[in-house]
Amino acid sequence: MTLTVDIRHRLGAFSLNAAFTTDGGVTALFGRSGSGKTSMIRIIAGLIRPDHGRVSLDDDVLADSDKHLFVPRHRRRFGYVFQEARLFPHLSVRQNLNYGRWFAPKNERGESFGGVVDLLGIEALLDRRPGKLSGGEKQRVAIGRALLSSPRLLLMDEPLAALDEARKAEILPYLERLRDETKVPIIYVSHSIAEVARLANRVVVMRDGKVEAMGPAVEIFSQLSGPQTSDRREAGVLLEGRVEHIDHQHRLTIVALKAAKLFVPGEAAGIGKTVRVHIPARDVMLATGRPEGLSALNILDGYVLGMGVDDDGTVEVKVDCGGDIVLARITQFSAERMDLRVGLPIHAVIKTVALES
Ligand SMILES: Nc1ncnc2c1ncn2[C@@H]1O[C@H](COP(=O)(O)OP(=O)(O)OP(=O)(O)O)[C@@H](O)[C@H]1O
Repeated sequence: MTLTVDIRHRLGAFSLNAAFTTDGGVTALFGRSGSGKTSMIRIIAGLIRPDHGRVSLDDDVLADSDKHLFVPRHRRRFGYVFQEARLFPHLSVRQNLNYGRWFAPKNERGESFGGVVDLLGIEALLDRRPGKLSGGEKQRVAIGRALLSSPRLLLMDEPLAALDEARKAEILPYLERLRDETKVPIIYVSHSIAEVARLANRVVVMRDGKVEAMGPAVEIFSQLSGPQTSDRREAGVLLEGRVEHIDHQHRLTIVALKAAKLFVPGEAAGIGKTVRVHIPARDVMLATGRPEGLSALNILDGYVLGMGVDDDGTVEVKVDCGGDIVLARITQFSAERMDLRVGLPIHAVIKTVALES
C-alpha cells in the first residue's frame, strides 16, 4: 500500500507545503507543536480539502485539485484514533466495538472480532461501560473499534498524548502488536521521540508546514543525535535483548528489551540474536518530565522501583522500564529536589549503553 501526498494548503497565516510517500507499516508524522502534523492528517482523512495538489492511496485518487476531485471522509474507509477515545458512553465496550464493525463492508471484513479483542487484550472489558475504564483501556477499545471497521489505513493523532506515563507504557506493547500482527498501514502523529523511535518504520519530520526530512526511523533519529560509547566497567546493569535491526550506515544496533528498545552503538552479530547491553548507572539521568532536545537516543519510561542511599551519600535508584530494571546513581540533593519516591513515574535518560561481547 502506497500513500502519496503532495499538497499545498493555507490555514490563516500558516501554510502547509508538503510531499511524502509511505509504504505500509507505521509512518510517523513527527515534529514540534504547530509544525502542521494534525493539519496533514486531517487532509489525509478527508476532513480538509487541500487548496492544491493530490492525495492518493495506490491507484485510488482521494484528492486532486487539478481535476476538482475530492473523496469525502466517509467514503475513504480510514480508521481514526484521536487523543481522546471518544467512545459512546451509553454503550458497552462490546457495542462500541460492534459499532466499528458495522461500517466494514461485509465482503471486506479484515480482522475478526475475537482477533481484535485478543490483540488488544480487552476481553475482560467487553461488558463494561467506557466511563469505568482507565484512559489506556479506553484507548485500546477505540483502537479496536477503528480496526473492526476494516480500514484501508489507520490514522492515529497523538493517541497517547492524553495518557500518563504508566498508561502509555501499558498501551505501547499493544501498538507494537498492531504494527507487527495486522496488515493495516498506520499514519501515526506524535511529537515524542521515544514513541516514534519505538513504533515507526518510517518517519516524516515536519517543520513549519514543510517536510524537513524523511526516512527509516533509525536513520532519522541517528541523524538528529549520536550516542556516545563507553568501555568503562562500573556499577550498572546488564540487560538482555534481541537484535531487531542493524543500521550499518550509522553503525547502530536496535535491541528490543522486554518493553523498550535501545539504540546501541556498534553492529551486533545478527538480527534475531540475543545480546546483552551494559548500562552504567552513572550515565543514567532521571527526569520527572519528558525531556526534549537531548542528544541521548535512549529515553526509557518507567517508575521508581526502589531507592537506597550509599555510604558516600549517593542515591541509587532502581527504575522499572517495562520489566527491565535500570540503575541510576544521583546525588541526594537531586533526589530531594526531584521529590523522588517509590512509584513515581520517571524517564531514564541513558547517556551511554554498550553491547557486551
Ligand atoms: N483552521 C485554522 N485556521 C488558522 N490556522 C490554523 C487552522 N488550523 C491550524 N492552524 C494553524 O496551523 C498551524 C499548524 O497546526 P497543526 O495543528 O497542524 O500543528 P501540529 O503540528 O499538529 O501541532 P500540535 O502538535 O500542537 O497538535 C498552527 O500554527 C495552527 O495555529
